[in-house]
Amino acid sequence: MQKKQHKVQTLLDAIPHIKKFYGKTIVIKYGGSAQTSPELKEKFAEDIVLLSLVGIKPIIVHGGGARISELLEKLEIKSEFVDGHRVTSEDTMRIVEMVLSGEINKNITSLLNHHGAKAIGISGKDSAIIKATPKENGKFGYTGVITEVNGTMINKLVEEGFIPVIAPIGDSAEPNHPGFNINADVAASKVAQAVKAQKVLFLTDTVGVLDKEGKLLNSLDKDDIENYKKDGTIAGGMIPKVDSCIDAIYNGVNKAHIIDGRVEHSILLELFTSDGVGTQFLRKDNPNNGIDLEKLLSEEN
Ligand SMILES: Nc1ncnc2c1ncn2[C@@H]1O[C@H](COP(=O)(O)OP(=O)(O)O)[C@@H](O)[C@H]1O
Ligand SMILES: CC(=O)N[C@@H](CCC(=O)OP(=O)(O)O)C(=O)O
Repeated sequence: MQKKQHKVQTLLDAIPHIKKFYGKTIVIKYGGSAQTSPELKEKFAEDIVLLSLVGIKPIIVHGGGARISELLEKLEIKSEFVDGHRVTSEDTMRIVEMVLSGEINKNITSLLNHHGAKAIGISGKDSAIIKATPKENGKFGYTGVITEVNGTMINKLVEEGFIPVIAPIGDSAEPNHPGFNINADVAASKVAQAVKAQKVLFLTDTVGVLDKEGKLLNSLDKDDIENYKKDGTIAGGMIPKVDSCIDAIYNGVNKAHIIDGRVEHSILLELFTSDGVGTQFLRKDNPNNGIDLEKLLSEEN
């Protein structure tokens, strides 16, 4: 009986938060390192379907770096990263596309559909929704930088009731080009900006951004992360993630969060509880003078 009452209370507590996000678009970056067990994937799908059912519009941008590296190792192709971004040779690009657009994109799409969603799997090449050019004049091979995201097209899918599941492959303006490998964190941030999302959530394999002592950093802005990058506190795969969070909040997205994808229902915990989870990225200067409007509104409700 007590357990049931607790469940009802949890639902009641979530209502103001659900109201706050009703009709809003949330971009969720589903990192490769959060796609570990079948059970976690099921919980992820349940959360996404629940968001749709309560009138929130989710868009998924997925990674799969670990799976790419695993396959490259089997093929005896070396993986090389610079500041968390993969250097992509022509052979690597073939594997990247096979893994991201083929295997992972279709697995996530099918999983969501089996849970009752209307998910549609696409890559940045489809309808050229993500246009890209070579990163630093080709220094990184087929690793790309995004020049444009067709947010109108993605929003059309959303308005039709679809959940877009997007693989971070960039389209080239050149014919017969293999396309570009885009870091999924960067793709998620640019997609969030283009569709004018309310929030972007990055699901990964840590509780959030940690300091040198391993303590969770609850809230970060631009200056903080520059210092942490300089002294090596933030390194490897966390670099594109924090850069993407900052890029998002300085380009129209209200908030960005890095949350633990290894914890069941972490998306719901972040969106539907007052304290949230993980590390939040919020502009301290403006627009809200460091006031967390979302938190304030939910407390008022
Ligand atoms: N300051 C930090 N706090 C937390 N994780 C960090 C930090 N610096 C580097 N990392 C590393 O970044 C990893 C997450 O990035 P990555 O492996 O690319 O994940 P994803 O596949 O979700 O994009 C963590 O597992 C951790 O090893
Ligand atoms: C250029 C670049 O770094 N591309 C990434 C794309 C996949 C990715 O970002 O996956 P995660 O989010 O799981 O790390 C890569 O090749 O690994």
